[in-house]
Amino acid sequence: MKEKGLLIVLSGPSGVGKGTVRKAIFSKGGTKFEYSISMTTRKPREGEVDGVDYFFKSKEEFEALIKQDKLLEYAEYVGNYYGTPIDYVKETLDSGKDVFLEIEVQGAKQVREKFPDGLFIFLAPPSLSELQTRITTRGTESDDLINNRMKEARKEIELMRLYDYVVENDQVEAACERINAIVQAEHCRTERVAPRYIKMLEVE
Ligand SMILES: Nc1ncnc2c1ncn2[C@@H]1O[C@H](COP(=O)(O)OP(=O)(O)OP(=O)(O)O)[C@@H](O)[C@H]1O
Ligand SMILES: Nc1nc2c(ncn2[C@@H]2O[C@H](COP(=O)(O)O)[C@@H](O)[C@H]2O)c(=O)[nH]1
Repeated sequence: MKEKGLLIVLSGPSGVGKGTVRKAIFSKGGTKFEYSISMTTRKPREGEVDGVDYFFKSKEEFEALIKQDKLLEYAEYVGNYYGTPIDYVKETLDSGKDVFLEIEVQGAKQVREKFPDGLFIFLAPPSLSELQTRITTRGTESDDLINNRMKEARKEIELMRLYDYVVENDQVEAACERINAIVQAEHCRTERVAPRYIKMLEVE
C-alpha cells in the first residue's frame, strides 16, 4: 500500500509572515508539499485571486459546506469564516504527497484531533511590536482590524506551546530553512517519541 503523505500545519499570528514564508518555500521548488487553498467569507484584498489565494465564499455558501461536512476544520476569525476543504487534503495525502495548511490556532487544534500524527509548526514574530509593524506596513487592514488582529495575536502566542515546533520568523530565508529542516527530519523519523510537543529547533 502506498505510504500516506505528511500533513504539515503552519500557524502563527496574522502578519507574522506565514504567507511570505510559505510562498518563498514553494517558489524554490524541490519541495514535495502541496498547498491546500482555504475557503473564506472575507472579501478579497487587492490582487487576491479566487482559487489561488482563497476560494472566496458567501456566508451562506460557507455554512452549507459546514453542514455537508466538507471542511476538515473551520474557525471564525475576526468576523469571518475560514476553513480547509476536506476532500483535497484527504485525496492528496492518500496519493502519498505532503499537504501544507496555513491556518490559525483554533483550526489547528481541530486538525490535531483528527490528525494527531500531523506536523504542527508555529511561526513566531521576533516581538509584538515587530508584528504590529509588519501588519501595519502590509497596508491591507484598517486600524480597527489591526487592533482586533493584534488582540487575537496575544491569545494565539499563548497557545504556541501546543505546537511541535516554534520557528521564529526573524528573516524569511532563515525561517524557510528551519521549516524545511523540520520537515526533512520528520520524514527521516522512523518512530514517534512521545510526548513530541514543544521541541524548539535550533538550526544555527
Ligand atoms: N521576516 C520578515 N521580516 C520583515 N518583514 C516580513 C518578514 N516576513 C514577512 N514580512 C512582511 O510582513 C507582512 C505580513 O506578512 P504576511 O502577509 O506573509 O503575513 P501572514 O502571517 O501570512 O498574515 P495573515 O495571517 O494576515 O495572512 C508583509 O508585508 C511581509 O512582507
Ligand atoms: N482556521 C483556519 N484559518 C485560516 C484558514 N485560512 C487562513 N486562515 C488564517 O486566518 C487568518 C486570517 O487570514 P487573512 O488572510 O484574512 O489575513 C490567518 O491567521 C490565516 O492563516 C483556514 O482554512 N482555516
